Amino acid sequence: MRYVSTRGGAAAQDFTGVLMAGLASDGGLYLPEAWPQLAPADWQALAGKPYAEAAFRVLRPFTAGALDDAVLARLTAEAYAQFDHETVCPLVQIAPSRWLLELFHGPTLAFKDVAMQLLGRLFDHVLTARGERMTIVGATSGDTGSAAIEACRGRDAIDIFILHPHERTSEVQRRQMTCVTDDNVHNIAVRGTFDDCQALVKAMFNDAPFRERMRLSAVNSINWARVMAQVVYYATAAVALGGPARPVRFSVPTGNFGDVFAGYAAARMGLPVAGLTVATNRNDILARVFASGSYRKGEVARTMSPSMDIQVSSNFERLLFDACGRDGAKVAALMQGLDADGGFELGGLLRQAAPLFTAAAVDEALTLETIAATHRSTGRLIDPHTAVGVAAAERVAEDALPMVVLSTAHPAKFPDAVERATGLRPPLPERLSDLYERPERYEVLDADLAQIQAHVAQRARIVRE
Ligand SMILES: Cc1ncc(COP(=O)(O)O)c(C=O)c1O
Ligand SMILES: N[C@@H](CCOP(=O)(O)O)C(=O)O
Repeated sequence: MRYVSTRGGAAAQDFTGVLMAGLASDGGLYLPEAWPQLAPADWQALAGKPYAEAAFRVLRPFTAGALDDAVLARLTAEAYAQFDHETVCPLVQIAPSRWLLELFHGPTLAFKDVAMQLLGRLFDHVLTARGERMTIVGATSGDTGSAAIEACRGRDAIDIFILHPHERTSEVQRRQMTCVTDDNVHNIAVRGTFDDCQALVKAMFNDAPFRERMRLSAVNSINWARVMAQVVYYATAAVALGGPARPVRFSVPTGNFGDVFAGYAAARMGLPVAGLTVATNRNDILARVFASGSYRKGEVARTMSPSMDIQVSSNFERLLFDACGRDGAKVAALMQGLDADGGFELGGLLRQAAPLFTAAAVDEALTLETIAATHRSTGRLIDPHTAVGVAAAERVAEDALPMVVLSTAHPAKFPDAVERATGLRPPLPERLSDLYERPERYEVLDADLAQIQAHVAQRARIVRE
């Protein structure tokens, strides 16, 4: 399997090259040169298999030629042994044709663990084989950071620097990052938004000498390996609900467009996906582009689903690449328009090229009402991101096909919002029950590239050796 950049200006790479590079050297994102195909019998064969084995079967085409099958099988088995639920990503029915796909049974209680537990092991495998070290820089609106830190903490070959927007995450999210005091973990609270953090990370990658000197790699969904690992649970959910014979719809709480793009990838691989609903909070740039064809960034608004307080969605570029007939020059021009003019116009392109998608934006009042209504009808507490997915599913439901809402975080990560909606405060699992007492360690810095690069360079072991 070879991978190409969405901007057409970087050399094609195999899986290991893409894993270690993160972002392509032309600023683009990597995608498979052609979507691998699984036949109906291959999807069917996932039925009843342990999650790790399903992961091995779905991911194998993506790592072909770069990673031995035995290695992939070992790493998936190790990664998915870290989850609290025996099926890893269980489905829970909440209404006649509605399910929640619970993705929060990993170490840090959000869907990011599903990919990150594998990613950490993939990094470690490659670095050990090569006898190398690397420096990870990542941006988080709250969940990627803790999942990445958990996957990389204590690993001798990795230093990890995570940028989060100062005072814009929940306290649980912040503490899950800042209470990790391993020497190789560095938390930076940036005075700015998640978009500022993500722009700083991309700028560090686009500074070729710095990237080279620090041997940078990425844990955000700009790294293809993240998105790839998220394809698996679309497949296990669809098969559990009668796929491939019966198509399934998905509603996906969306910020950086990585999770919903994984659903698109599953569909491109032949999984019968009847529809993908892009569910956003008030930061509705994606809902607007699907409705009007206009992709234009605005101010990032604070919401009670802070992990989706994002205006510039990295992975939308991957969809654009397919929608533009894989014309990298066209994508590069559009992305230049985003930098220079704050947006671009697509007209009817998405409706024609990506008919699988629908989109809905959900405001704060409806988010609260959905948490409360779900609790009344099912007795379950859901987190505000999941609530956005449930509310969007209600809005776009068109038929009696199964609709699966991706439940992306544990309610205890956002206790204030859940308590406001239901009067109940969800407790953290036992292993995190002393989180509020643990000491924190982080630096607060301005959203200034030079300052942040200097900070990274002073602390990364790679430059000190
Ligand atoms: C809890 C939660 N839900 C949903 C999302 C949105 O996922 P994506 O950025 O892949 O669209 C995120 C982070 O982005 C998240 O942390
Ligand atoms: N919501 C994310 C934002 C970063 O997204 P990623 O999927 O690109 O890592 C977070 O929680 O940090």
